[in-house]
Amino acid sequence: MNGPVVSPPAPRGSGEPAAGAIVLSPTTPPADAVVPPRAPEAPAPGAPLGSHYDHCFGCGPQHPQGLQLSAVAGEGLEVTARFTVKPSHQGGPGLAHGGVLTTAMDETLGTLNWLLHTPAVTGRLETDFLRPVPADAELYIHARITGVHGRKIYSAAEGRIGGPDGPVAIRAQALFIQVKLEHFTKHGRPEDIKQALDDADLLKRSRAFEVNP
Ligand SMILES: CCCCCCCCCC(=O)SCCNC(=O)CCNC(=O)[C@H](O)C(C)(C)COP(=O)(O)OP(=O)(O)OC[C@H]1O[C@@H](n2cnc3c(N)ncnc32)[C@H](O)[C@@H]1OP(=O)(O)O
Repeated sequence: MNGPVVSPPAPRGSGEPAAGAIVLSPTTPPADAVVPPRAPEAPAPGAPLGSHYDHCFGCGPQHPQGLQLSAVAGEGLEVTARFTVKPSHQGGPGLAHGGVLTTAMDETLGTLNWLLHTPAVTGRLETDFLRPVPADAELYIHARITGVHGRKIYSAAEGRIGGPDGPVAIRAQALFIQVKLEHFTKHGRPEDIKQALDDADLLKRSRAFEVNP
């Protein structure tokens, strides 16, 4: 994972950290963050988490060019996920685009919030790209919550090529912020909000819109 960020020298009286001071990344949980228990409503370990929205670029089954990533609840506050790099996900020839890989990490980290049974959105996401990922390869992602502090949910993930024992290609740390239903209904395009709320799949609807922060 990322080490502490050492700040550059700052001018006196600027309010910035002193020269040489160690400044933790905003995605690193503070010392008084807690790792809470799974929510009672959380899917059981081994349960597929499904898609929170059919048209999601990360997990939606109706998004033909999307990642169609599938995640499974792990033990504790952990999930695993898989996605196969499609030809349409290329950046360099024959290689996954870094933004697509970052999306896979974002999506997987986002699914962790179901284990806390709370909606949350990405506030900050940091990624390290360690190894190129070829088209057609499967990326296997393991993600875990590292701490909760008020509305802030800290998490980290690692993506490996081919399976759980494959070489590490990408690492990420994130800060998610808990939000209420209004975050989506206020900011989202009305026709899409209506379509999601009209979804006959009650489980999907409850996961997407009826969880209580
Ligand atoms: C139904 C479930 C759906 C799940 C979808 C999952 C999809 C995958 C995940 C995503 O990609 S979500 C889409 C990408 N993210 C966004 O669109 C979020 C856009 N940003 C916002 O809407 C707001 O900035 C945000 C809700 C994140 C925060 O606004 P708020 O007004 O609610 O809170 P505020 O700004 O007061 O911040 C709360 C705390 O978080 C901190 N914070 C917020 N953003 C931060 C940031 N970027 N870096 C560091 N700290 C941050 C902030 O400093 C503060 O700390 P303190 O409590 O200590 O004062």
